[in-house]
Amino acid sequence: MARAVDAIMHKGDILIGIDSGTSVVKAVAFDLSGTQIAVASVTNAYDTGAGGAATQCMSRTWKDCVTALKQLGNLVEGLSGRTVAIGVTGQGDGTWLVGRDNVPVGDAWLWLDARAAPTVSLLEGNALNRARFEATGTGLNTCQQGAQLAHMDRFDPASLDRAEVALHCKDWLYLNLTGVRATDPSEASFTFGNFRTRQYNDVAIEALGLRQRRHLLPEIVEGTETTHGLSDAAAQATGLRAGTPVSLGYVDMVMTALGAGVYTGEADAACSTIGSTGVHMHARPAEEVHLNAEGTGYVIALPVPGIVTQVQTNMAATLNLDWVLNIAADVMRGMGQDVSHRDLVSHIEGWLAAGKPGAILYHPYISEAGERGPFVNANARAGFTGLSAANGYADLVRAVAEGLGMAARDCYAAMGALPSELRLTGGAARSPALRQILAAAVNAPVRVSARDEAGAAGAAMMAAVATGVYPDMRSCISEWVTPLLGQAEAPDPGLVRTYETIFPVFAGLRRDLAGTWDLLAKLRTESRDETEPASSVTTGA
Ligand SMILES: Nc1ncnc2c1ncn2[C@@H]1O[C@H](COP(=O)(O)OP(=O)(O)O)[C@@H](O)[C@H]1O
Ligand SMILES: O=P(O)(O)OC[C@H](O)[C@H](O)CO
Repeated sequence: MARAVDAIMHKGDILIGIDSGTSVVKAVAFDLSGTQIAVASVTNAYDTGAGGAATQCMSRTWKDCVTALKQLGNLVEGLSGRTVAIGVTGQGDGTWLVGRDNVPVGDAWLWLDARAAPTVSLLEGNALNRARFEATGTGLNTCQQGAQLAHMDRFDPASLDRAEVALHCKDWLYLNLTGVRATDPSEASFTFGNFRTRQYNDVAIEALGLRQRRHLLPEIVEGTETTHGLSDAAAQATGLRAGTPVSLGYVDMVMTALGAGVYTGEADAACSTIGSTGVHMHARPAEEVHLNAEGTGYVIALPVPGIVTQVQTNMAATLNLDWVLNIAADVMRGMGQDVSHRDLVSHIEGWLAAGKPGAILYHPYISEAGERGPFVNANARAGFTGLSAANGYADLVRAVAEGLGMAARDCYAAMGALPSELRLTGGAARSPALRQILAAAVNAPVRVSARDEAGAAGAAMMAAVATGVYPDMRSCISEWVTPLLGQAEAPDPGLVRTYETIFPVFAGLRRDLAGTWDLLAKLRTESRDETEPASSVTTGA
């Protein structure tokens, strides 16, 4: 009843959340109380190339977003007239350079791009680096725009000279939707600013050697307070109403966590997203953040005054599972039997049940950009330890899943006490056996939100607060998030003991392996064929 009145007051009954992931762009319609009505999704693609390049065509990403919104229009009767507001989020980090007349300078560098590795090493030696970390709360890595801009400044200054503004993925979509060049407080502060003030910080910019490029950093817009209207051109392209308020969401990592329950009031509940990447986070007041001596992790603001998330993030989570599944698919394909990814995923539960717990160690650093949490090493690589002829394929799948559990524990251990409850989201949360592994690895009960599209929901929640559907984020959370949290699933005490025993071995071994990874990286560089062909990756739904 209350929401029916709201629908009249707000001249509509739908909020749209856009979530532009690395591989899929989604547009999701919600009613004003947060019930999901429809989802449209479009598969995006990115290219990989020499030296660890990972790039995405900016105009294609905008085109995919338009397609997703148009598809949503086909799914929801009268969408244009019913939409109260739109919120937009997207993959974080990376560098989306825009030049004159809002034309892209080239393809965007993604967070997966590893080319800035030598510049990260150089910047780590900068005398101001610790001060930069204490302001941003965020360790340097190759994913970040700060490191990538500094690398371009050294090796491709012409591209920066052509740029008028350096955006992130969601900012680029916001520009196309509204005509406004802006970024949000989360990416601005963890890359170039101070997480306490949510503003740019001179020392952080100086530590990155980017003082002379400061003009590239856009205005910071708080999307729960300020919206801009959908432009005529964007209205024409998407079929939505010109002037519809658009809210610039925070980076997808916190939008997903917000929608999945990272901040519902309980002090030491945490939230992990186990999707392509693994993101592990606690929400806490800014003054309670614990900055580690190694200078790793992220501090990412939440769209709640004074509250931030302390984050450690694995470069790859389910990408490891996909890798081990693809090995099986390749063998089968080679023998003339095609098998789909979906078929293989449906067998994961059986393999996890058949594999022996804690028998083999797996370090899940399968990304070509290495690892970033809780340690940063672009040379880190995955590996099994403890194999024997007695092990079969199910043991390998089990070991990979347990590796994700060990990596999650490694991340939480670096942020202080382990959480008392873990909220899970992302593809892996669909597996009961994987949930049990994660629960036992961090020795905490897990809860899964019934929210399907948590990232899009987080962005729509910001739009809801900005347009007065809710007076503040806390009241929006109490209706959109808390009621959707599922039952707590307690960890199995036997499995907890097994993982308590193997975690120190896992953590010790990844420390011991650092020298070996560096040596292997050196050998790879020496033997790399500089004419390495670029390849195109299309993933997702
Ligand atoms: N039922 C399942 N059991 C285990 N893993 C799953 C299951 N469903 C999906 N996954 C894993 O999650 C991945 C997709 O995760 P998702 O969160 O949808 O991806 P993204 O992070 O790209 O948005 C799949 O490729 C697979 O590895
Ligand atoms: O593309 P997804 O997995 O939705 O998001 C990626 C993150 O934003 C990235 O890991 C930030 O570095």
